[in-house]
Amino acid sequence: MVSEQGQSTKNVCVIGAGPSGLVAARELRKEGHTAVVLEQNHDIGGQWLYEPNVEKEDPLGKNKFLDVHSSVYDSLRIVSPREIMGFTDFPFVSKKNRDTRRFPGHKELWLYLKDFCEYFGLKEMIRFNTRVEYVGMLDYGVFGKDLKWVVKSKEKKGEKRVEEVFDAVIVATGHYSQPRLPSIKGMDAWKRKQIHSHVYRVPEPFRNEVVVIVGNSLSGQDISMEIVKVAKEVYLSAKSLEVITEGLSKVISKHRNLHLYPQIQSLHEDGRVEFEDGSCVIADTIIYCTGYSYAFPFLDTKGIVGVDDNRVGPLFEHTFPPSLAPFLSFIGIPRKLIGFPFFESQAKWIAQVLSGKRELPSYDDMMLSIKEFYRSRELAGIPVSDTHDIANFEYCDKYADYSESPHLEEWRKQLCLSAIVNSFTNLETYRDSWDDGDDELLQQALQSPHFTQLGVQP
Ligand SMILES: Cc1cc2nc3c(=O)[nH]c(=O)nc-3n(C[C@H](O)[C@H](O)[C@H](O)COP(=O)(O)OP(=O)(O)OC[C@H]3O[C@@H](n4cnc5c(N)ncnc54)[C@H](O)[C@@H]3O)c2cc1C
Repeated sequence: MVSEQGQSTKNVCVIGAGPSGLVAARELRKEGHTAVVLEQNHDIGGQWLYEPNVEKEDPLGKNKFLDVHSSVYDSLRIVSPREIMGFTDFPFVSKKNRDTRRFPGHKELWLYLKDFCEYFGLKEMIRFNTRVEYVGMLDYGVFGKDLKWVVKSKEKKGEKRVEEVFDAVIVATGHYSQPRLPSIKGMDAWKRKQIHSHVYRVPEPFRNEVVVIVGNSLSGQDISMEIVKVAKEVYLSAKSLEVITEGLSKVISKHRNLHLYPQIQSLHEDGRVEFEDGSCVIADTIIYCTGYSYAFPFLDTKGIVGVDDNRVGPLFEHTFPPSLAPFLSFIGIPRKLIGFPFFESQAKWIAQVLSGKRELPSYDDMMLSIKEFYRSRELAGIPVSDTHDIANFEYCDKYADYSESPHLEEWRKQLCLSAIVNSFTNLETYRDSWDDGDDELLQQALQSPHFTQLGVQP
């Protein structure tokens, strides 16, 4: 189809109504496309739609399609100040009678997304309780020519199935749901409780227990800090004992029953957990805070796009598989970037490429760029499994350039860095005690056009 402005408009299916899918819907509509968002849950929000009932979920998340999407636990508060989180034209301001903290709890972010959805009238574009079970190619032409997509979905609780055809599909299904588990000798034989942090919600079930927590990244630290208040003993098993932050060291020295241990060597039927240094404890529960895997159980690209050692590829700029571009794309694959504004730039870029406003490089150039990226990561000693870990603001700016959008504001970058540094030194308190030096940054933020001139106030 061609719009009145002479642009090509497409019939697009967006999978997922989390932050990425919502902003994709908005940008597609802005660009003149027809879009439908298919969402398996009863409401918007993705990870931020808290689900306290996890009883039906496999505790280690081994099922192909998970029952529960959100991995958010009850006490979770965001890790960066709210000022940097919002979409570029919709600031995440604090509202009366809501959680006004600078690092609010998860519900506040969900409410922000609800406000976003309502303000931009996105709800009518979303079909809820609809799980996508299959996405495949109808006609596979050369370099995407004449390519169409078949999308098969099923009512989550009913039996109704729908099959539809789209010009393009955008995958916005997130990647913090499918547990990533280590391979430990004796894991299957260990008969006590083993769960992944995906199903951790509250500390109470672990009262008076001896708990081993595997992994000391964000979730491992957060969960240790709250379980230690009710458990008998907590053993935090870290990959490396050398790279422990000052903040975590302070927490460990404060709690008599929190101990830092090396990696687990083996698990034994009698409940013993043996660590790499030869020490042993008898534990009641093991909680794996070992991260998540990229998984697209619905996607059939005849082997063109795959996940190998947690690398999704080949994807040009983590977004377009060259031979299917622009008719298949992914939003939100990179990790460790300032999320929402980044999803927004990606969504703008995809919508504009689909309408023909922007051009992608040739297939050969995209493939070359991917190979060069892989090579540079290899030379830097970055493991394949960390392919999408991009802790680099320039990356956000690059995506903004692709859609000719403004770069991330300097105050956003500085506030983000400042929060990271604070969390390294004051893990338990950084969300509530903001350094004086940061107040200045904050003033810059609040006086920036993002907060003052855009006129869009939630
Ligand atoms: C514990 C935890 C803490 C976090 N803390 C922060 C933080 O402080 N700050 C931050 O910026 N980010 C944080 N994140 C990252 C968070 O994932 C992102 O903020 C954001 O939610 C990603 O948005 P998304 O839309 O890409 O994916 P998601 O939010 O995961 O949304 C994906 C959507 O796709 C839907 N879906 C999946 N499969 C299907 C299917 N087959 N059919 C139909 N629908 C489907 C899901 O139901 C969901 O609604 C955290 C994540 C976790 C797990």
